[in-house]
Amino acid sequence: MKKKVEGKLIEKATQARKNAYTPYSNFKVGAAVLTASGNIYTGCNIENSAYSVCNCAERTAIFKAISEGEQDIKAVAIVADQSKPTTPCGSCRQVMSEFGDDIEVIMTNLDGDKVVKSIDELLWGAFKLEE
Ligand SMILES: O=c1ccn([C@H]2C[C@H](O)[C@@H](CO)O2)c(=O)[nH]1
Ligand SMILES: [Zn+2]
Repeated sequence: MKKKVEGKLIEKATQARKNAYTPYSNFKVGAAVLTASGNIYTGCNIENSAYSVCNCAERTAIFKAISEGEQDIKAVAIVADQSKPTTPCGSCRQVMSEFGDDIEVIMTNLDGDKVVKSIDELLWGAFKLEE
């Protein structure tokens, strides 16, 4: 990943974080997805008084890309305000693994700390139906 593109993704995720709807946890997350065509889709977490239907920032961004017809994801950036870079939950890892073979997951915090891992490292051996 080129540093310039990575920086842009982190910047977009940081912007999207401001739209997070989090009256229950008060924990805001932003995400940005880079697709094979070079487009960027952003997302924030969206909570609900029925907690189980809360949606993570990562899945908001991925579902926006899919619904616009882009199914080949190259990278996902995540931003939140934690002492260490924020990592995606298990559900988001599973959803990521559906839409890219070699997705780069860029985990960051507002202090600029950063860890980059492939989705295969984060969800080794993700279940796939044999073709
Ligand atoms: O990677 C993460 C981790 C958590 N959350 C959201 C879900 C919930 O709204 C809040 C607290 O878990 O943060 C995300 O959006 N992404
Ligand atoms: Zn998640």
